[in-house]
Amino acid sequence: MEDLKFGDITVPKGCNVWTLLGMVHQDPEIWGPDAYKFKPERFANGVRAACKYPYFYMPFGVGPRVCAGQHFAMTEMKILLGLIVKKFTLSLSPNYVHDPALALIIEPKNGVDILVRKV
Ligand code: HEM
Repeated sequence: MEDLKFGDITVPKGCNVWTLLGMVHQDPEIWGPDAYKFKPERFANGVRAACKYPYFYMPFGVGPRVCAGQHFAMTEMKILLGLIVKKFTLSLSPNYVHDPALALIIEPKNGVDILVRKV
């Protein structure tokens, strides 16, 4: 809405500023040297234990336009995952190639083949 000085950076009026969340979520400075690894267990003790600055973790955005469905989405995923692991064991197919690609969100470029076995 108006010219802005942010440190050494001048942001002219009318300019859109975007945060590259994909970069923030994989910054070794914040997540440690294994930042690029798919390691869900890093969240075992919560976001605070997983990274240096918890407010840098924003999978659902932040502020007044934060995702309206975030609690619904998390609850739905937990219920669904619970129902699935009750009946099946899941393991990663040897065909899987780790190649995260940044689209709107970070997505597996070649998909994820999962081996599903009945418990
Ligand atoms: C894992 C699932 C989801 C992820 C990662 C996600 C992520 C996001 C992100 C990053 C934003 C933008 C926030 C911003 O601008 O700062 C957003 C916005 C939004 N999301 Fe989600 N979302 C998910 C599921 C859902 C679901 C299930 C719903 C509805 C049932 C939903 C409804 C919305 C709405 C309405 C907005 C726009 C909020 C606004 O602009 O005021 N989302 N979401």
